[in-house]
Amino acid sequence: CAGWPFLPKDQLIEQLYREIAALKEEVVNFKAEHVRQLYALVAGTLRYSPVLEKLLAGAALLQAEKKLSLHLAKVLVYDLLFGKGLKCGGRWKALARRHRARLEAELARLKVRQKVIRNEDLLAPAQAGGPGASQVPRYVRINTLKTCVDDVIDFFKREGYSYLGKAASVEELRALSGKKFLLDLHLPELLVFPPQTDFHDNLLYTSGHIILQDKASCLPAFLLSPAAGSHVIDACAAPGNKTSHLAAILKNKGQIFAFDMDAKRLATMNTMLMRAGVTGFQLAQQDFLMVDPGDPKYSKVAYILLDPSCSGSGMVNRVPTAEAAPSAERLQALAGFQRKVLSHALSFPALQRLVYSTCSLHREENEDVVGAVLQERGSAFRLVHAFPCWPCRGLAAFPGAESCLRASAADTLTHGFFVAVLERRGDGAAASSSLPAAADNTSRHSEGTEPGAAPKKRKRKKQRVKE
Ligand SMILES: C[S@@+](CC[C@H](N)C(=O)[O-])C[C@H]1O[C@@H](n2cnc3c(N)ncnc32)[C@H](O)[C@@H]1O
Repeated sequence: CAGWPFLPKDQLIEQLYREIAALKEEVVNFKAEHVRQLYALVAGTLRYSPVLEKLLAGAALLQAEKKLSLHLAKVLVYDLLFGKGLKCGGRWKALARRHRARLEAELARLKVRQKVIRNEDLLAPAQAGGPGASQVPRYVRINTLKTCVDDVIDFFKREGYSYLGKAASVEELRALSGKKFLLDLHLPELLVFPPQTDFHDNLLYTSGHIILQDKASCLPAFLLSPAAGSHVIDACAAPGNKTSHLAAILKNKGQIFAFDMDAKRLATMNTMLMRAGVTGFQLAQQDFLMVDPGDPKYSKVAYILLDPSCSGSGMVNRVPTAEAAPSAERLQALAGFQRKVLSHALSFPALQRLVYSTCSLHREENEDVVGAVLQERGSAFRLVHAFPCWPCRGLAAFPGAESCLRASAADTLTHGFFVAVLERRGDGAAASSSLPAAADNTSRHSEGTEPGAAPKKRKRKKQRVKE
């Protein structure tokens, strides 16, 4: 389309509608400006689809413009009334402009009928992105490989934002509005801005000084907390936000082995890691299940971050599709894979600590996976009661499952997320004293639990992880 060079031909739009569900938040991390614009345009059109259908019917647009397809009409009207105000050009812009007054009048009538003032209020909760979606703040992780917290705070102050200091409660984050920002109350290198703040064109983002990453997705690397110099596996790594977080915690000292099956996502990841200044990593396009734990290359791997494919049902800004409610068969297949990959990860001989995470809300992919694998592994590993101050805990799927962490838009103002921290039992267990302050905070209050066993108090050992 003239003026919309990124918009494919009309017949592809329908296919895009179907495929958009696969585009998660990382899509916005792609360098290509057009991919971001396309995502925003199609995702916005989908959100407003039921409203757009009413407007099109009310204005009789398709009857007046016989050559206009329903899908393209929705995109045009979305951009005209709810988007950026028709960035396209050529005949489509002329067409939309011809009908502008009628469409605006229809929109006003619809608002009166539904007794609402804001466009957003025309959306049913599911189209608004699920409960709480519009409340999730913009989280900004400071990439300590390139900069520091104070410098980034100063930068945003110079950009006209007011810094309100460290938040004391989730309520404070919820109340954030306008050009104000806070330091997060749980995570030390995380800034919090009001929802919908967009920094994708900000210099700090394009230069890799900040990473736009949801707070819940910062938990896995933070809780794994590998000591500088360690060998770490990121088993399902692309597009790499957690890998770059791990590298920052390692201060680029040590070795990260990162695996993913998807070549395109790995290519994006490579670009992102370079931009973030990550060194000391090896990326492999490989099925992690085929990685040999007995390979001497991995003999020093003491930490594994496992963030496998999941239903994604916790993603609050994802486009509502059937995938938001996966079928029982799909859940079973996902859970089967997750159990297999977790069990495989626990078979690395020098492994001391593992973090398992998903962005799923389903117990089948979360507590049930962890419970089943712990049971299968006998007493070799225990579940750590990580981050005791975290307000939202695991569902009571087995005794001690509350040691896991959960996150949600309603409770933690984040995407829906699940995290479990597992540690090897016995003398070889990861010594808390070898962990940086962040994880030390976690394990100081930790108690081991396993399915079927009562939580036990753990003695802190003054033992270093052998590396
Ligand atoms: C939830 S995403 C990981 C997100 C990533 N940890 C991050 O924070 O950017 C899951 C990834 O697992 C990859 N994957 C799925 N099965 C895999 C397997 N058997 N081995 C390695 N990677 C796999 C997918 O390609 C996908 O990129």
